[in-house]
Amino acid sequence: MSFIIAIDGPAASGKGTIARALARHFGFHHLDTGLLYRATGVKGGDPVAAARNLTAEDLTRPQLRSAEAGQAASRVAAIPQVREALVDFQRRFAAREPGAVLDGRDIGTVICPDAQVKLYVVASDRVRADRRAAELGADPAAMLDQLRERDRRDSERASAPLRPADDAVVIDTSDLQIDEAVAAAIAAVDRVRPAR
Ligand SMILES: Nc1ncnc2c1ncn2[C@@H]1O[C@H](COP(=O)(O)OP(=O)(O)OP(=O)(O)O)[C@@H](O)[C@H]1O
Ligand SMILES: Nc1ccn([C@@H]2O[C@H](COP(=O)(O)O)[C@@H](O)[C@H]2O)c(=O)n1
Repeated sequence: MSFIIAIDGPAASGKGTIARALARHFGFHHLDTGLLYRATGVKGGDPVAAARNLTAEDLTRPQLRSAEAGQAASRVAAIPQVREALVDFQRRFAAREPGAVLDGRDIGTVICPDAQVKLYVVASDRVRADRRAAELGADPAAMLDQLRERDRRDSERASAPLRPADDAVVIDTSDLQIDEAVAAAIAAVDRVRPAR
């Protein structure tokens, strides 16, 4: 049976950084599920049809990492039929051997509620905005507004809102260097999957 690590949390909290490092450390597959929503938002037209017909090429477009793509993603992500269209792909990915790390907003609550490890990664609003602004070369104050707007939309939507699973381990990366945050995540996994 595949070993699943589910990682959720608000925008720019460090989920993806931790997810990639865990996948490397444990030799697991990694899926950044936000990319599916970003690609759906960027594709344009009917979002439900866009989600149903995503191609590998859609997932590699350079503009997917932009702040605009993030906003577009969070709008289409509130549509229940869009979310439904993306469930099977994510669950099939999660079943890949020997294990998979998926990061997003609803992995521990909806996509993989039986994941062996669930992490909920947070950081203060200001730290997240500063990190994302530095990454994109954007204005930190404008980024703070954008992240808050996106978090609000993600948390308040009726379908699969952003929230920690009851059994998630919370990691606050506000005052952690990347290697410290990754070490905390590895320790959380090692508690349920002793080193082989
Ligand atoms: N502990 C940390 N210390 C300093 N910078 C960090 C830390 N963790 C992540 N970063 C940086 O912060 C930015 C956001 O991190 P990351 O992309 O991992 O967040 P995310 O939660 O996956 O974001 P999104 O929800 O938008 O996909 C990146 O530039 C990353 O390099
Ligand atoms: N499991 C997920 C993943 C993402 N979303 C939505 O996509 C937006 C972009 O995600 P990033 O992780 O790339 O920032 C995000 O704001 C969510 O609206 C989602 O709903 N569920």
